[in-house]
Amino acid sequence: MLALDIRNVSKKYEHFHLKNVSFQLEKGYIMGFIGSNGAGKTTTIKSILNLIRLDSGEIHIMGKNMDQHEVELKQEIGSAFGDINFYTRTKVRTLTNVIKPFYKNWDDDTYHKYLKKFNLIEDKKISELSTGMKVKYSLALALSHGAKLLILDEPTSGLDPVARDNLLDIFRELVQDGEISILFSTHITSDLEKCADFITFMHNGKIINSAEKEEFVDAYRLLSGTKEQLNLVKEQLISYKTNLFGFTGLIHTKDFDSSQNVKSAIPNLEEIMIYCSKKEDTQDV
Ligand SMILES: Nc1ncnc2c1ncn2[C@@H]1O[C@H](COP(=O)(O)OP(=O)(O)OP(=O)(O)O)[C@@H](O)[C@H]1O
Repeated sequence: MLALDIRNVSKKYEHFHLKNVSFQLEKGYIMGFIGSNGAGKTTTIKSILNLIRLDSGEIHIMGKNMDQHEVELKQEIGSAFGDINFYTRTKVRTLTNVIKPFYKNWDDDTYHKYLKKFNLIEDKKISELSTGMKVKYSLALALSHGAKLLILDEPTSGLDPVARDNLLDIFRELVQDGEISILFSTHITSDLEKCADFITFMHNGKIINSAEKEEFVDAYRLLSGTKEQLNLVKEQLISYKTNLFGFTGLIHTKDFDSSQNVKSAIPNLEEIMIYCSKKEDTQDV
């Protein structure tokens, strides 16, 4: 079953166009959503949550159209934004009491279980929570109302490596029994190497690729070699950079001819992002 099915979503702002965005997330998995600044990740996330009006396209969550079942589906969705700063002088307990009546499946036992697990103290003011604690508080709220789809916008940004690792472990634990699915955007691609099952890569408002992580990476090879070798492969490269000794460039695995004896390696997500973005930027000029 699909937890999330985004079909041909478009949204035009004065200087930005989200163009026919489509991708799917299977129930019980984690999808990492990557792309450079201004790629359109937050706009896509806001579209999913119905926080902005779409020009065209459809969002289906757990098989139901978000437009037609928004009230019901909002019970199933939990969201967190890395830079949340709401009701800063309010205590955790007070904010929870404001939020919980909106959720018919709210469970106090689950809420207290997660407060304990995440070491959150109800007497603290929101402003006294660290960035990581704020994300954990959002997660505790989402899980207490039985959210099955977590949509998280840069939840790990601003966290130190230990706190990040801890949060990634929590994400893996949450999807373990196959009921909860997570979509999270990030610039920290190493987080995704650790914890994502699927990767969706967006650039300039378009989806460049969305696939299972190993398949996503395997579709590319990173080539390096001399300037003479560059001439052999230049036409097939997605983009490349030259240096004193020669070049490094990215190629689609299907276009790579190993008989040319050019050194090749499996790229990491960051390299894929950099070289694919470079190509798109060149083409868009
Ligand atoms: N309400 C709005 N009105 C006009 N333009 C907007 C609005 N919201 C976002 N944009 C523009 O849409 C583009 C995409 O922004 P978005 O926040 O979706 O990118 P992002 O991929 O989340 O970037 P980042 O990684 O920096 O958070 C940007 O150029 C931004 O200025």
